[in-house]
Amino acid sequence: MSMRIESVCVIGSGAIGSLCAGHLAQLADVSVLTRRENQAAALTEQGLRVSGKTERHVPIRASHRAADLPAADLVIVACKVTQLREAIAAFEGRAPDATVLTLQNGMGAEEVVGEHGSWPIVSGVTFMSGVRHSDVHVEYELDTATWMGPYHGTGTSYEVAAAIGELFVAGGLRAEVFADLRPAQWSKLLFNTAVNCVAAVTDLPHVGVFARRERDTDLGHLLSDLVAEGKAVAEAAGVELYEDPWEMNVRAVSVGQTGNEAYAHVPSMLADVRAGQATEVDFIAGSLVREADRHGVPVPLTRALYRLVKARDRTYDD
Ligand SMILES: NC(=O)C1=CN([C@@H]2O[C@H](COP(=O)(O)OP(=O)(O)OC[C@H]3O[C@@H](n4cnc5c(N)ncnc54)[C@H](OP(=O)(O)O)[C@@H]3O)[C@@H](O)[C@H]2O)C=CC1
Ligand SMILES: CC(C)(CO)C(=O)C(=O)O
Repeated sequence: MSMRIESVCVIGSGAIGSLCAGHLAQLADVSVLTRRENQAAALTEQGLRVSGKTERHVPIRASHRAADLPAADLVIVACKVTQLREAIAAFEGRAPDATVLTLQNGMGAEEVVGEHGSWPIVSGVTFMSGVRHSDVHVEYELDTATWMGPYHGTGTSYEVAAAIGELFVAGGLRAEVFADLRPAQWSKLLFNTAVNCVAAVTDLPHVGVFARRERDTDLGHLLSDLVAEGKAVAEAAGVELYEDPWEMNVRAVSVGQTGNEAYAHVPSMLADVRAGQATEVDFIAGSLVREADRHGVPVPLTRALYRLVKARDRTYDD
């Protein structure tokens, strides 16, 4: 069944949520659920600015209380997966006719959403990147696609995912829609396990050294070895990857320039480490390690990296 999308509610106005809200506001009635009252007030007063790959300045209806926001045809959950349970719980019993789009890296966001409502779910995984300059200003860095597809656990149709993809494209974002998202989701899972976790432990933004393999000591060797472990897990799980995660890594460090500045995206996991907040590692490297164990595939490098990021997480969790 096709879907008319006239209203959108974005949960979480961070980097990705602001990029979605800023682009879709020209096409639909967009509202934003924030965590903090002061961010909602700033968005309401000043609107939302997008700079970089596109330039936008749009008025936005925002609140930190779900009850203040109108029902929506589409709810985009754009907080971190670690924040998802609390964020979506505020929506329980609300927007009964909405479709929910998840955009979290890693695996498992759909299950968390499904615990709080019977909404049809479209799974998404995004390769665009943004950096938040303030509560009302996001820079659009990497203008690559968001991949999306129906989450089969909720009987969502392909047409519903296609309607969301069309909305993204009409709003100036890139999107690709799949009948089965798994091959794309796994490509991104392997990419994020390698790139985000290495960034989190080295404190390096995603720059050229992640793809350099000239000298034996170059970091690119570690990234390609991690990707090779991930590919063995994907094969054992019967997943044929949509894109080669190593090529995704090479492309991201070479095409991501905004204006004349060199691309130096701080991966979302490094942003969490720098902010002293829990990372999404359990849903990214953790998911891959659990899959590896299920299929009896050895992943010593991925496991070591997972433990290193967990050790960092525990410095503020325990
Ligand atoms: N950043 C990027 O470039 C990319 C991110 N991703 C993925 O996208 C997802 C979102 O990441 P990103 O945009 O970086 O995250 P951010 O940390 O930038 O933004 C998350 C936002 O969610 C808000 N939030 C937290 N809890 C709640 C709540 N209960 N109700 C409403 N809002 C809430 C936060 O509020 P507050 O500001 O108050 O903390 C914050 O504004 C992650 O899964 C990430 O892995 C994927 C590709 C690229
Ligand atoms: C932008 C990108 C693709 C780079 O690592 C990402 O997924 C993230 O920051 O989490």
